[in-house]
Amino acid sequence: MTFTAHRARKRFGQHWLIDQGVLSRIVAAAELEASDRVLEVGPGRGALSERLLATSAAAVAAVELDRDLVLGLQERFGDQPRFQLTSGDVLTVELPAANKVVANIPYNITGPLLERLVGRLDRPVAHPYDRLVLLVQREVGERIRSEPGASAFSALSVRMQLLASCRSVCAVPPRCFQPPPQVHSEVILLEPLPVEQQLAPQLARTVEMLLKRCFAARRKMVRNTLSGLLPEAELAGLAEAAGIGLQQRPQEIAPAAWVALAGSLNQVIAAPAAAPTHG
Ligand SMILES: C[S@@+](CC[C@H](N)C(=O)[O-])C[C@H]1O[C@@H](n2cnc3c(N)ncnc32)[C@H](O)[C@@H]1O
Repeated sequence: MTFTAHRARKRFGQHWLIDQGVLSRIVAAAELEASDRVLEVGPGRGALSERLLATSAAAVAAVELDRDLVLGLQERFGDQPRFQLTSGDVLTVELPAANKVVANIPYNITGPLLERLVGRLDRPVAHPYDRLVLLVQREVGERIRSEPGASAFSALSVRMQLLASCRSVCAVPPRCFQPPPQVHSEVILLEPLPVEQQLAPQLARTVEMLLKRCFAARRKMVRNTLSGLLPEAELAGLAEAAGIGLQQRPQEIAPAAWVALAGSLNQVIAAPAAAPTHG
């Protein structure tokens, strides 16, 4: 099937990016050099692939789920040795080797895709990418990069900001796509932390436990959601040392403070109870 005969499929989240200015912003944010190998998720009809191939990058390795588009992409770029195409689901295929990711992603797989490409606090990726430039739904972009105190600040903000430096590249309104989606979008830039700066596994597990407990009831004070972990006076002491007040709500607490609290909780929990003294 040629691209002209192909109708955009909703179930694959197909919205073609047609705004040349946004395509340029995405490619510029990737800062591609001759040594870079780019993973492109969902090349679609190849608008972004073409722009990536026009850079000096060593390779553009694309993964596309829609078999009809795979045929069209082979026709369009098959004669370019720097273009490598994998047909399949990006969530399950063996990912081609790459050090950067550039993608206008299908919004319906945002969560699992971020988990696969950036990892989870308690399951970080073994070889983090140097950078990821992703076109995501605006609300997701806001949640990823927002700061403590903002209404969009969530457990996702804490998790992502402990895994990567996160910032916005540009806003992308629906008219930049064909067909236009119902929602606004945003290009975000993620620069994952190197392995040596990732949280140690036990610390990561405790941060996860705290986030799950506290953000499950995001309007409650952490005094209530954390009660039961330790006697309140002891908890207040640890929280204060971490820069947290027990009257705070979870969305007011910075990523570093969650880590500090998790670290001291681990110490208290791991410390053997003081031996009784005999007179
Ligand atoms: C929003 S479109 C972007 C297309 C193109 N990159 C562009 O900017 O015009 C998302 C693309 O991801 C593909 N896709 C959807 N789910 C996928 C999956 N699980 N694995 C790989 N590709 C997928 C769709 O077929 C579509 O081509």
